[in-house]
Amino acid sequence: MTLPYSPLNPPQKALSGQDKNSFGYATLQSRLPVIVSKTVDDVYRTYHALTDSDPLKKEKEQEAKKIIELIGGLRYELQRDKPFRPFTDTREDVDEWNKALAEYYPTSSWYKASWLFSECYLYRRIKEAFALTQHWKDYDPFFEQKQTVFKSSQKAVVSIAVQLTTPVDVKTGKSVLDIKVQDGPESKATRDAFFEMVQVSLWGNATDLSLLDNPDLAKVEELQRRMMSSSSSNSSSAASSANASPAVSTVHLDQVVQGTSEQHASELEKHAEKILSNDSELLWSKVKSLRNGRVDIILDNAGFELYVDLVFADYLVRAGFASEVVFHAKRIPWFVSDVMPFDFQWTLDQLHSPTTSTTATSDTPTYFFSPADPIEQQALQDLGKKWQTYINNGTWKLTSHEFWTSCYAFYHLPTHPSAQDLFQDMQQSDLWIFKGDLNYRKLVYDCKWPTTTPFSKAIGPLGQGDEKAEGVPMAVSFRTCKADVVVGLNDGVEEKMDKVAPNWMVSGEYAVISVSP
Ligand SMILES: O=P(O)(O)OC[C@H]1O[C@](O)(CO)[C@@H](O)[C@@H]1O
Repeated sequence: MTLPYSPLNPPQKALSGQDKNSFGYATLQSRLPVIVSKTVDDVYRTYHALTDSDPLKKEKEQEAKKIIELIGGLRYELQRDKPFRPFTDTREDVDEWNKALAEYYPTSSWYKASWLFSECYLYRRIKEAFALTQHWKDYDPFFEQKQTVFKSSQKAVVSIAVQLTTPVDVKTGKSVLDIKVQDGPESKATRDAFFEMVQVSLWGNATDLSLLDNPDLAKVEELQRRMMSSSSSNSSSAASSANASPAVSTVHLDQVVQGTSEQHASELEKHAEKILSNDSELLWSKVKSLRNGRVDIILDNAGFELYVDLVFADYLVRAGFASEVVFHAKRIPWFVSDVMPFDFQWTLDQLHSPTTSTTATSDTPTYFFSPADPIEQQALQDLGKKWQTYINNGTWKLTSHEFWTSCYAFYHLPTHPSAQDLFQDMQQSDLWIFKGDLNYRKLVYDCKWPTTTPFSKAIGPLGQGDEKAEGVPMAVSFRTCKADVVVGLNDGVEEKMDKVAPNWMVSGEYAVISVSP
């Protein structure tokens, strides 16, 4: 099958910085320069912190200065709308990128090209500055930010860990989640847990570093508190009961399992109202039919979002729906907070491995998260170990591919020569879950679709109809809206939203769960 579409010939008019009223324009104009400046700051701080004991200090400093110069130049090019130039490093994706530049944008520039291309090009150019060095070529200038925001997520992280691991049933030692799924895939409790898990994974996408230029950590925490309240309202009772006595007989399991408290229900409803198109019933009809299936999750952000994605994957495994979950990460630092393989392993390590071991002066190891309650610390460690076991025994697999950091929309996944190995492997899967805003933009080719366009039409070869490529399973997107494209809405929703929340498409406060069967 030859695809009629290309970056120069998208299925609809592409979003572009040419439109001064667009979020793309605002991003190029104000958000990306800030991100670039913060990258420079990070390198500056890091090389200034090098110690004299480092034998390579001089060389590293020189290379750091070069990086700063290159990234400074990049900011200048972006702000003056200078033409794109080819890449000069030797990463394995260089030829693909340069081919795409020559073919689609030989004389174009930041505001003239599609927003999607310009933004991907920017992150690849940041990578180039590091790739040209010897000592910084694997350095992630966004790692510190990812780490800080994850740390600020402690409350929500702990409260979820308790539900997943702390024993609340004295006889069996089962956790809240184990109890929810214990009656098998057909049970109401398993079903209810599914809808909760979907919301947790969805709203995890709201705390995104590239959108939060200057993340206010208190706000991040508040956001998580609000969005997690649907899942955590029961966890404190589980934790405190477990705390009070190992014989947790005071926990009302029916309440825990069914989550029927009024507060819980109204929190769920409040969140559900913000999901402007919600195909989660359709997703459930697929998931409930799976037994030991394979689910692929195309990851978005590290930190808290990754954590809740792992929670969802853990649910799929414990409920018996999946015996294999394949996580797709990015190979280069991408859109600030995207998950790289290092971030994935780092996250598991922070849950279960001490950051310091015992020493002569202290016999208590310290951990990344430091809840005061030992039961909560135990829950984190148990969860981290469980997840590490999933990795060790192959239940969870982590992979990465250059295609995810190419300039291409996902329409090209089935046919682009550079993606053939990836596509063939993904065809073995029963379900593809795409997390987050950028993945959504790439699914719909980042075009100005009418908002009532069906999702399965807007995703072209990954959707339904004549264009659908062979072997594509159900494709799902969990996305909080952070760009001015959205599809799958009912008639009148766009008009209503324009009135009640003029920024609704880009604020990250609204969401869609879109499914293509
Ligand atoms: O992390 P996400 O959800 O993919 O969001 C990436 C963000 O970056 C952008 O691409 C703009 O910089 C937005 O579309 C979105 O807000």
